[in-house]
Amino acid sequence: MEKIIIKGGNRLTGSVKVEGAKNAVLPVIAATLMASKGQSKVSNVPTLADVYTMKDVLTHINAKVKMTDNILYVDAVNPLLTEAPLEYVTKMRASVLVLGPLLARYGHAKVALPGGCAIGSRPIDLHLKGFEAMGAEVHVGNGYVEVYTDKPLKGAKVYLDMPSVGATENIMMAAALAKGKTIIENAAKEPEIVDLANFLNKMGAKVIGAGTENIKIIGVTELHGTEHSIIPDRIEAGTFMVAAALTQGNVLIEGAEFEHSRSLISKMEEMGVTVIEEPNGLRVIGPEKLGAVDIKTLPHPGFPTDMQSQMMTLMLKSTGTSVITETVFENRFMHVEEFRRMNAKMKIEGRSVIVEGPTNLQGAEVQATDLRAGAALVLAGLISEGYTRVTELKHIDRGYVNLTGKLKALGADIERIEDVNIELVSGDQFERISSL
Ligand SMILES: CC(=O)N[C@H]1[C@@H](OP(=O)(O)OP(=O)(O)OC[C@H]2O[C@@H](n3ccc(=O)[nH]c3=O)[C@H](O)[C@@H]2O)O[C@H](CO)[C@@H](O)[C@@H]1O
Ligand SMILES: C=C(OP(=O)(O)O)C(=O)O
Repeated sequence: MEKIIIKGGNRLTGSVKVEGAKNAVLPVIAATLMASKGQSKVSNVPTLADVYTMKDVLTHINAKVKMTDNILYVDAVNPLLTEAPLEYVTKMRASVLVLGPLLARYGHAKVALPGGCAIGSRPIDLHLKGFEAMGAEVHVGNGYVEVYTDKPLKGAKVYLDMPSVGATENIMMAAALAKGKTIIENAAKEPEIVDLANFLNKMGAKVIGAGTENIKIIGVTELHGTEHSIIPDRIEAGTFMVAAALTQGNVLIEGAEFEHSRSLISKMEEMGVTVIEEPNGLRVIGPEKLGAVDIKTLPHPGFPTDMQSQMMTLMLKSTGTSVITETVFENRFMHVEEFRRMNAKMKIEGRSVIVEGPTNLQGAEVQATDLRAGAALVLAGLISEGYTRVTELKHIDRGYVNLTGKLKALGADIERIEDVNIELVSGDQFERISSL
Protein backbone atom coordinates (compact mmCIF):
# COMPACT_ATOMS: atom_id res chain seq x y z
CA MET A 1 0.00 0.00 0.00
CA GLU A 2 1.35 3.42 -0.93
CA LYS A 3 1.86 5.91 1.87
CA ILE A 4 2.95 9.46 2.36
CA ILE A 5 5.32 9.68 5.32
CA ILE A 6 5.97 13.01 6.95
CA LYS A 7 8.37 13.92 9.73
CA GLY A 8 7.01 17.07 11.33
CA GLY A 9 8.84 20.19 12.40
CA ASN A 10 10.20 21.88 9.29
CA ARG A 11 9.45 25.46 8.34
CA LEU A 12 8.35 25.87 4.71
CA THR A 13 9.99 28.52 2.53
CA GLY A 14 10.34 29.27 -1.17
CA SER A 15 7.73 29.26 -3.89
CA VAL A 16 5.26 26.78 -5.30
CA LYS A 17 3.31 26.92 -8.55
CA VAL A 18 -0.44 26.35 -8.59
CA GLU A 19 -1.94 24.02 -11.22
CA GLY A 20 -5.05 24.56 -13.31
CA ALA A 21 -8.25 24.09 -11.29
CA LYS A 22 -9.67 20.57 -11.10
CA ASN A 23 -13.19 21.93 -10.65
CA ALA A 24 -12.85 24.17 -13.71
CA VAL A 25 -11.21 21.69 -16.06
CA LEU A 26 -13.75 18.87 -15.53
CA PRO A 27 -16.81 20.83 -16.77
CA VAL A 28 -14.73 22.40 -19.55
CA ILE A 29 -13.74 18.93 -20.79
CA ALA A 30 -17.42 17.91 -20.69
CA ALA A 31 -18.32 21.03 -22.68
CA THR A 32 -15.87 20.14 -25.47
CA LEU A 33 -18.38 17.40 -26.40
CA MET A 34 -20.73 20.06 -27.74
CA ALA A 35 -18.40 21.19 -30.55
CA SER A 36 -19.77 19.75 -33.78
CA LYS A 37 -17.10 21.66 -35.75
CA GLY A 38 -13.36 22.02 -35.06
CA GLN A 39 -11.09 20.75 -32.33
CA SER A 40 -10.73 22.20 -28.81
CA LYS A 41 -7.36 22.91 -27.24
CA VAL A 42 -7.44 23.28 -23.46
CA SER A 43 -4.24 24.37 -21.75
CA ASN A 44 -3.10 24.60 -18.10
CA VAL A 45 -4.73 21.19 -17.57
CA PRO A 46 -3.60 19.57 -14.29
CA THR A 47 -2.39 15.97 -14.61
CA LEU A 48 -4.85 14.64 -12.03
CA ALA A 49 -6.50 11.24 -11.75
CA ASP A 50 -9.89 12.96 -12.28
CA VAL A 51 -8.69 14.49 -15.55
CA TYR A 52 -7.61 11.05 -16.79
CA THR A 53 -10.99 9.61 -15.77
CA MET A 54 -12.78 12.36 -17.70
CA LYS A 55 -10.47 11.70 -20.67
CA ASP A 56 -11.46 8.00 -20.49
CA VAL A 57 -15.15 8.92 -20.46
CA LEU A 58 -14.68 11.00 -23.61
CA THR A 59 -12.68 8.26 -25.34
CA HIS A 60 -15.35 5.72 -24.36
CA ILE A 61 -18.03 7.75 -26.10
CA ASN A 62 -15.90 8.08 -29.27
CA ALA A 63 -14.39 11.55 -28.96
CA LYS A 64 -10.76 11.79 -30.06
CA VAL A 65 -8.69 12.93 -27.11
CA LYS A 66 -4.97 13.57 -26.80
CA MET A 67 -3.05 14.94 -23.85
CA THR A 68 0.53 16.20 -24.03
CA ASP A 69 2.06 17.84 -20.99
CA ASN A 70 -0.66 20.16 -19.74
CA ILE A 71 -2.57 20.52 -23.00
CA LEU A 72 -5.65 18.52 -23.87
CA TYR A 73 -6.96 18.29 -27.42
CA VAL A 74 -10.52 17.10 -28.01
CA ASP A 75 -12.12 16.40 -31.35
CA ALA A 76 -15.82 15.58 -30.90
CA VAL A 77 -16.92 16.20 -34.49
CA ASN A 78 -17.73 12.57 -35.34
CA PRO A 79 -20.96 11.10 -33.91
CA LEU A 80 -20.65 10.23 -30.22
CA LEU A 81 -22.18 7.54 -28.05
CA THR A 82 -24.51 8.93 -25.42
CA GLU A 83 -23.86 6.54 -22.52
CA ALA A 84 -21.22 6.61 -19.78
CA PRO A 85 -21.06 3.40 -17.71
CA LEU A 86 -20.77 2.91 -13.96
CA GLU A 87 -16.99 2.45 -13.76
CA TYR A 88 -16.38 6.14 -14.48
CA VAL A 89 -19.06 7.52 -12.16
CA THR A 90 -17.79 5.44 -9.24
CA LYS A 91 -14.31 6.91 -9.75
CA MET A 92 -15.53 10.45 -10.16
CA ARG A 93 -18.94 12.01 -9.63
CA ALA A 94 -18.19 14.82 -12.07
CA SER A 95 -18.82 12.32 -14.91
CA VAL A 96 -22.48 13.37 -14.59
CA LEU A 97 -21.42 16.62 -16.27
CA VAL A 98 -21.60 14.89 -19.66
CA LEU A 99 -25.42 14.71 -19.28
CA GLY A 100 -26.10 18.33 -20.26
CA PRO A 101 -23.78 18.44 -23.29
CA LEU A 102 -24.94 15.08 -24.72
CA LEU A 103 -28.62 15.80 -24.11
CA ALA A 104 -28.33 19.18 -25.83
CA ARG A 105 -26.42 17.84 -28.82
CA TYR A 106 -28.09 14.44 -29.34
CA GLY A 107 -31.37 14.57 -27.42
CA HIS A 108 -30.23 11.63 -25.27
CA ALA A 109 -27.80 10.89 -22.47
CA LYS A 110 -27.47 8.05 -19.99
CA VAL A 111 -25.02 7.77 -17.09
CA ALA A 112 -24.81 5.61 -14.00
CA LEU A 113 -26.50 7.33 -11.09
CA PRO A 114 -23.87 8.61 -8.69
CA GLY A 115 -24.26 7.15 -5.20
CA GLY A 116 -23.43 8.82 -1.91
CA CYS A 117 -19.81 9.36 -0.98
CA ALA A 118 -17.66 10.11 2.04
CA ILE A 119 -18.88 13.70 2.24
CA GLY A 120 -22.63 13.24 1.85
CA SER A 121 -25.48 11.84 -0.24
CA ARG A 122 -24.99 14.29 -3.13
CA PRO A 123 -28.18 13.89 -5.19
CA ILE A 124 -28.53 15.32 -8.72
CA ASP A 125 -32.22 16.26 -8.53
CA LEU A 126 -31.52 19.92 -9.36
CA HIS A 127 -29.65 18.98 -12.55
CA LEU A 128 -32.63 16.85 -13.58
CA LYS A 129 -35.17 19.53 -12.64
CA GLY A 130 -33.36 21.89 -15.03
CA PHE A 131 -33.39 19.38 -17.90
CA GLU A 132 -37.11 18.72 -17.34
CA ALA A 133 -37.88 22.42 -17.41
CA MET A 134 -36.19 22.51 -20.83
CA GLY A 135 -38.52 19.79 -22.10
CA ALA A 136 -36.50 16.62 -21.46
CA GLU A 137 -37.92 13.40 -20.04
CA VAL A 138 -36.03 11.89 -17.13
CA HIS A 139 -35.97 8.19 -16.33
CA VAL A 140 -34.19 6.79 -13.30
CA GLY A 141 -33.90 3.02 -13.01
CA ASN A 142 -31.51 0.10 -12.62
CA GLY A 143 -28.84 2.39 -11.26
CA TYR A 144 -28.87 4.65 -14.29
CA VAL A 145 -30.29 8.06 -15.08
CA GLU A 146 -31.45 8.64 -18.63
CA VAL A 147 -32.53 11.98 -20.10
CA TYR A 148 -34.05 12.30 -23.56
CA THR A 149 -36.13 14.43 -25.86
CA ASP A 150 -37.23 14.05 -29.47
CA LYS A 151 -37.47 17.82 -29.97
CA PRO A 152 -34.71 20.41 -29.43
CA LEU A 153 -34.46 21.51 -25.80
CA LYS A 154 -36.28 24.78 -25.18
CA GLY A 155 -35.10 27.67 -23.04
CA ALA A 156 -36.70 27.91 -19.58
CA LYS A 157 -36.57 29.72 -16.29
CA VAL A 158 -34.94 27.43 -13.71
CA TYR A 159 -34.79 28.30 -10.03
CA LEU A 160 -32.25 26.28 -8.05
CA ASP A 161 -33.31 25.55 -4.46
CA MET A 162 -29.65 25.84 -3.58
CA PRO A 163 -26.82 27.24 -5.69
CA SER A 164 -25.47 23.87 -6.81
CA VAL A 165 -22.22 24.12 -8.75
CA GLY A 166 -22.79 20.98 -10.81
CA ALA A 167 -26.46 21.77 -11.56
CA THR A 168 -25.57 25.31 -12.68
CA GLU A 169 -22.89 23.87 -14.99
CA ASN A 170 -25.02 21.07 -16.44
CA ILE A 171 -28.01 23.37 -17.07
CA MET A 172 -25.79 26.12 -18.51
CA MET A 173 -24.25 23.66 -20.97
CA ALA A 174 -27.61 22.18 -22.02
CA ALA A 175 -29.09 25.67 -22.43
CA ALA A 176 -26.23 26.76 -24.69
CA LEU A 177 -27.73 24.60 -27.50
CA ALA A 178 -31.42 24.97 -26.52
CA LYS A 179 -33.98 26.97 -28.48
CA GLY A 180 -34.52 30.39 -26.91
CA LYS A 181 -33.58 31.92 -23.60
CA THR A 182 -32.81 30.15 -20.32
CA ILE A 183 -32.45 31.91 -17.01
CA ILE A 184 -30.84 30.12 -14.07
CA GLU A 185 -31.95 31.80 -10.86
CA ASN A 186 -30.03 31.32 -7.61
CA ALA A 187 -27.13 30.03 -9.71
CA ALA A 188 -23.78 29.11 -8.21
CA LYS A 189 -21.23 31.95 -8.40
CA GLU A 190 -17.94 30.06 -8.09
CA PRO A 191 -14.99 31.22 -10.25
CA GLU A 192 -15.17 27.81 -11.99
CA ILE A 193 -18.68 28.69 -13.26
CA VAL A 194 -17.25 31.85 -14.82
CA ASP A 195 -14.43 29.85 -16.42
CA LEU A 196 -16.94 27.44 -17.97
CA ALA A 197 -19.08 30.33 -19.24
CA ASN A 198 -16.00 31.94 -20.81
CA PHE A 199 -15.15 28.65 -22.51
CA LEU A 200 -18.72 28.22 -23.80
CA ASN A 201 -18.75 31.79 -25.14
CA LYS A 202 -15.49 31.14 -27.00
CA MET A 203 -17.25 28.08 -28.54
CA GLY A 204 -19.96 30.42 -29.88
CA ALA A 205 -22.45 30.27 -26.99
CA LYS A 206 -24.22 33.29 -25.49
CA VAL A 207 -23.92 33.11 -21.72
CA ILE A 208 -24.40 36.34 -19.78
CA GLY A 209 -24.07 36.98 -16.04
CA ALA A 210 -21.94 34.01 -14.93
CA GLY A 211 -20.54 34.81 -11.49
CA THR A 212 -23.84 36.39 -10.41
CA GLU A 213 -26.97 34.64 -9.12
CA ASN A 214 -28.87 35.07 -12.39
CA ILE A 215 -27.31 33.56 -15.49
CA LYS A 216 -28.95 34.16 -18.86
CA ILE A 217 -28.22 31.84 -21.76
CA ILE A 218 -29.46 32.52 -25.29
CA GLY A 219 -29.37 29.20 -27.14
CA VAL A 220 -27.50 28.87 -30.44
CA THR A 221 -27.78 26.12 -33.06
CA GLU A 222 -24.15 25.05 -33.18
CA LEU A 223 -20.93 25.29 -31.15
CA HIS A 224 -17.37 24.96 -32.40
CA GLY A 225 -14.01 23.94 -30.95
CA THR A 226 -11.86 26.67 -29.40
CA GLU A 227 -8.77 27.37 -27.29
CA HIS A 228 -8.85 28.03 -23.59
CA SER A 229 -6.54 28.15 -20.58
CA ILE A 230 -7.90 26.89 -17.24
CA ILE A 231 -7.95 29.23 -14.21
CA PRO A 232 -5.63 28.48 -11.27
CA ASP A 233 -6.80 26.04 -8.60
CA ARG A 234 -7.89 28.13 -5.61
CA ILE A 235 -8.21 25.05 -3.39
CA GLU A 236 -4.71 23.79 -4.17
CA ALA A 237 -3.50 27.38 -3.58
CA GLY A 238 -5.40 27.49 -0.27
CA THR A 239 -3.87 24.19 0.82
CA PHE A 240 -0.36 25.61 0.35
CA MET A 241 -1.40 28.83 2.07
CA VAL A 242 -2.38 26.79 5.13
CA ALA A 243 0.89 24.81 4.90
CA ALA A 244 2.90 28.05 5.02
CA ALA A 245 0.81 29.48 7.88
CA LEU A 246 1.04 26.29 9.94
CA THR A 247 4.81 25.98 9.78
CA GLN A 248 5.61 29.65 10.48
CA GLY A 249 6.74 29.58 6.88
CA ASN A 250 7.20 32.21 4.20
CA VAL A 251 5.92 30.90 0.87
CA LEU A 252 5.01 32.52 -2.43
CA ILE A 253 2.07 30.70 -3.97
CA GLU A 254 2.59 31.45 -7.64
CA GLY A 255 -0.54 31.92 -9.69
CA ALA A 256 -2.88 32.19 -6.67
CA GLU A 257 -5.62 34.75 -7.30
CA PHE A 258 -6.51 37.10 -4.45
CA GLU A 259 -10.07 37.59 -5.74
CA HIS A 260 -10.77 33.84 -5.80
CA SER A 261 -9.67 33.34 -2.18
CA ARG A 262 -11.05 36.39 -0.37
CA SER A 263 -13.00 34.49 2.30
CA LEU A 264 -10.03 32.24 3.08
CA ILE A 265 -7.59 35.17 3.21
CA SER A 266 -9.90 37.11 5.50
CA LYS A 267 -10.08 34.20 7.99
CA MET A 268 -6.35 33.58 7.84
CA GLU A 269 -5.68 37.25 8.53
CA GLU A 270 -8.07 37.09 11.47
CA MET A 271 -5.91 34.25 12.82
CA GLY A 272 -2.78 36.41 12.53
CA VAL A 273 -1.41 35.15 9.22
CA THR A 274 0.15 37.71 6.84
CA VAL A 275 -1.03 37.46 3.23
CA ILE A 276 0.61 39.76 0.70
CA GLU A 277 -0.57 40.17 -2.88
CA GLU A 278 2.49 40.09 -5.17
CA PRO A 279 2.55 40.50 -8.98
CA ASN A 280 2.78 36.74 -9.59
CA GLY A 281 0.86 35.32 -6.65
CA LEU A 282 0.21 35.45 -2.94
CA ARG A 283 2.90 35.41 -0.27
CA VAL A 284 1.89 33.81 3.01
CA ILE A 285 3.84 34.30 6.22
CA GLY A 286 2.90 32.25 9.28
CA PRO A 287 3.00 33.93 12.71
CA GLU A 288 4.50 32.46 15.87
CA LYS A 289 1.09 32.33 17.50
CA LEU A 290 -2.22 31.78 15.72
CA GLY A 291 -5.56 33.01 17.08
CA ALA A 292 -8.78 30.95 17.18
CA VAL A 293 -11.63 31.73 14.71
CA ASP A 294 -15.13 30.54 13.86
CA ILE A 295 -15.90 29.52 10.29
CA LYS A 296 -19.04 28.53 8.44
CA THR A 297 -18.75 26.95 4.99
CA LEU A 298 -21.06 28.47 2.38
CA PRO A 299 -21.47 28.66 -1.39
CA HIS A 300 -19.10 31.16 -3.06
CA PRO A 301 -18.22 33.91 -2.16
CA GLY A 302 -18.56 32.34 1.31
CA PHE A 303 -15.92 30.10 2.86
CA PRO A 304 -15.37 27.02 0.60
CA THR A 305 -16.26 23.59 1.96
CA ASP A 306 -13.24 22.26 0.02
CA MET A 307 -10.99 24.17 2.47
CA GLN A 308 -12.82 23.07 5.62
CA SER A 309 -10.57 20.17 6.64
CA GLN A 310 -7.32 22.04 5.88
CA MET A 311 -8.50 24.97 8.04
CA MET A 312 -9.24 22.52 10.83
CA THR A 313 -5.53 21.72 10.89
CA LEU A 314 -4.75 25.41 11.32
CA MET A 315 -7.31 25.61 14.13
CA LEU A 316 -5.52 22.77 15.90
CA LYS A 317 -2.47 24.99 16.12
CA SER A 318 -4.37 28.10 17.24
CA THR A 319 -4.71 29.27 20.80
CA GLY A 320 -8.30 28.98 22.05
CA THR A 321 -11.54 27.40 20.93
CA SER A 322 -12.49 27.49 17.23
CA VAL A 323 -15.77 26.33 15.75
CA ILE A 324 -16.16 25.20 12.16
CA THR A 325 -19.68 24.69 10.81
CA GLU A 326 -20.30 22.77 7.59
CA THR A 327 -23.47 23.88 5.80
CA VAL A 328 -22.77 22.68 2.23
CA PHE A 329 -22.41 18.91 2.76
CA GLU A 330 -24.19 17.02 5.51
CA ASN A 331 -21.40 14.58 6.35
CA ARG A 332 -18.00 16.10 5.72
CA PHE A 333 -16.35 15.35 9.06
CA MET A 334 -14.86 11.90 8.47
CA HIS A 335 -11.38 13.36 9.02
CA VAL A 336 -12.20 14.26 12.65
CA GLU A 337 -11.66 10.64 13.75
CA GLU A 338 -8.32 10.58 11.94
CA PHE A 339 -7.23 13.86 13.53
CA ARG A 340 -8.13 12.38 16.93
CA ARG A 341 -5.69 9.55 16.26
CA MET A 342 -3.07 12.30 16.11
CA ASN A 343 -4.06 13.58 19.59
CA ALA A 344 -6.36 16.35 18.34
CA LYS A 345 -8.93 17.68 20.79
CA MET A 346 -12.10 18.10 18.80
CA LYS A 347 -15.78 17.36 19.23
CA ILE A 348 -18.56 17.02 16.66
CA GLU A 349 -21.81 18.78 17.62
CA GLY A 350 -24.41 18.46 14.88
CA ARG A 351 -23.02 20.22 11.83
CA SER A 352 -20.19 21.86 13.78
CA VAL A 353 -16.81 20.77 15.06
CA ILE A 354 -15.36 22.40 18.14
CA VAL A 355 -11.59 22.50 18.05
CA GLU A 356 -9.48 23.14 21.14
CA GLY A 357 -6.01 24.46 20.49
CA PRO A 358 -3.14 24.53 20.54
CA THR A 359 -2.59 20.77 20.43
CA ASN A 360 0.70 18.92 20.41
CA LEU A 361 -0.11 16.70 17.48
CA GLN A 362 1.50 13.27 17.43
CA GLY A 363 2.37 11.35 14.30
CA ALA A 364 0.17 8.30 13.60
CA GLU A 365 -1.01 6.14 10.71
CA VAL A 366 -4.11 7.84 9.31
CA GLN A 367 -6.39 7.39 6.30
CA ALA A 368 -7.36 9.95 3.69
CA THR A 369 -11.16 9.68 3.74
CA ASP A 370 -11.63 12.11 0.84
CA LEU A 371 -9.23 14.23 -1.17
CA ARG A 372 -9.29 17.34 1.04
CA ALA A 373 -9.23 15.28 4.24
CA GLY A 374 -6.13 13.57 2.83
CA ALA A 375 -4.45 16.90 2.20
CA ALA A 376 -5.41 18.10 5.70
CA LEU A 377 -3.80 15.04 7.30
CA VAL A 378 -0.61 15.64 5.33
CA LEU A 379 -0.68 19.23 6.62
CA ALA A 380 -1.15 17.97 10.16
CA GLY A 381 1.88 15.74 9.63
CA LEU A 382 3.99 18.83 8.92
CA ILE A 383 3.55 20.02 12.52
CA SER A 384 3.32 16.68 14.35
CA GLU A 385 5.83 15.09 16.64
CA GLY A 386 7.47 12.12 14.97
CA TYR A 387 6.21 10.34 11.87
CA THR A 388 2.79 10.58 10.25
CA ARG A 389 1.80 8.02 7.65
CA VAL A 390 -1.13 8.84 5.37
CA THR A 391 -2.79 6.02 3.40
CA GLU A 392 -5.58 5.83 0.77
CA LEU A 393 -3.66 8.14 -1.52
CA LYS A 394 -6.06 7.56 -4.42
CA HIS A 395 -8.21 10.30 -2.92
CA ILE A 396 -5.34 12.80 -2.79
CA ASP A 397 -4.38 11.97 -6.39
CA ARG A 398 -7.86 12.98 -7.56
CA GLY A 399 -7.16 16.58 -6.65
CA TYR A 400 -3.44 17.25 -6.13
CA VAL A 401 -0.57 17.00 -8.61
CA ASN A 402 2.62 15.90 -6.86
CA LEU A 403 1.63 17.16 -3.39
CA THR A 404 4.60 15.35 -1.83
CA GLY A 405 7.16 16.71 -4.30
CA LYS A 406 5.87 20.26 -3.98
CA LEU A 407 5.96 20.20 -0.16
CA LYS A 408 9.43 18.61 -0.22
CA ALA A 409 10.68 21.41 -2.50
CA LEU A 410 9.44 23.89 0.13
CA GLY A 411 11.52 22.14 2.79
CA ALA A 412 9.15 19.55 4.25
CA ASP A 413 10.56 16.19 5.39
CA ILE A 414 8.17 14.08 3.34
CA GLU A 415 8.28 10.98 1.13
CA ARG A 416 5.79 8.95 -0.83
CA ILE A 417 6.62 5.29 -0.74
CA GLU A 418 5.28 2.04 -2.09
CA ASP A 419 5.65 -0.31 0.88
CA VAL A 420 4.14 -3.62 0.05
CA ASN A 421 5.94 -5.43 2.86
CA ILE A 422 6.62 -2.80 5.44
CA GLU A 423 3.53 -2.29 7.57
CA LEU A 424 5.05 0.34 9.74
CA VAL A 425 7.91 2.45 8.52
CA SER A 426 10.22 3.24 11.40
CA GLY A 427 12.18 6.43 11.84
CA ASP A 428 15.40 4.82 10.60
CA GLN A 429 13.79 3.55 7.46
CA PHE A 430 12.35 6.98 6.80
CA GLU A 431 15.79 8.59 7.20
CA ARG A 432 17.14 6.05 4.69
CA ILE A 433 14.33 6.69 2.19
CA SER A 434 14.71 10.45 2.59
CA SER A 435 18.40 10.33 1.83
CA LEU A 436 17.93 8.31 -1.39
C1 LIG B 1 -16.24 18.76 -9.56
C2 LIG B 1 -16.67 19.88 -8.70
O1 LIG B 1 -16.79 21.01 -9.15
N1 LIG B 1 -16.88 19.62 -7.40
C3 LIG B 1 -17.24 20.67 -6.50
C4 LIG B 1 -18.72 20.93 -6.62
O2 LIG B 1 -19.39 19.71 -6.35
P1 LIG B 1 -20.94 19.56 -6.71
O3 LIG B 1 -21.21 20.26 -7.98
O4 LIG B 1 -21.27 18.12 -6.60
O5 LIG B 1 -21.57 20.35 -5.50
P2 LIG B 1 -22.97 21.09 -5.42
O6 LIG B 1 -22.74 22.55 -5.38
O7 LIG B 1 -23.85 20.56 -6.50
O8 LIG B 1 -23.52 20.59 -4.03
C5 LIG B 1 -23.82 21.47 -2.96
C6 LIG B 1 -24.92 20.88 -2.11
O9 LIG B 1 -26.10 20.79 -2.90
C7 LIG B 1 -26.66 19.50 -2.82
N2 LIG B 1 -27.30 19.19 -4.13
C8 LIG B 1 -26.60 19.36 -5.27
C9 LIG B 1 -27.18 19.06 -6.49
C10 LIG B 1 -28.50 18.59 -6.52
O10 LIG B 1 -29.07 18.30 -7.57
N3 LIG B 1 -29.17 18.44 -5.35
C11 LIG B 1 -28.61 18.74 -4.14
O11 LIG B 1 -29.24 18.59 -3.10
C12 LIG B 1 -25.46 18.59 -2.54
O12 LIG B 1 -25.86 17.38 -1.97
C13 LIG B 1 -24.65 19.46 -1.61
O13 LIG B 1 -25.14 19.32 -0.30
O14 LIG B 1 -19.09 21.94 -5.68
C14 LIG B 1 -18.88 21.58 -4.31
C15 LIG B 1 -19.41 22.71 -3.44
O15 LIG B 1 -18.66 23.83 -3.59
C16 LIG B 1 -17.41 21.30 -4.08
O16 LIG B 1 -17.23 20.81 -2.78
C17 LIG B 1 -16.87 20.29 -5.08
O17 LIG B 1 -15.46 20.24 -5.00
C1 LIG C 1 -15.44 17.36 -3.13
C2 LIG C 1 -14.55 17.63 -4.07
O1 LIG C 1 -14.60 17.21 -5.34
P1 LIG C 1 -15.67 16.28 -6.10
O2 LIG C 1 -16.90 17.07 -6.26
O3 LIG C 1 -15.01 16.07 -7.43
O4 LIG C 1 -15.84 15.04 -5.28
C3 LIG C 1 -13.35 18.47 -3.82
O5 LIG C 1 -12.71 18.88 -4.80
O6 LIG C 1 -13.04 18.72 -2.64
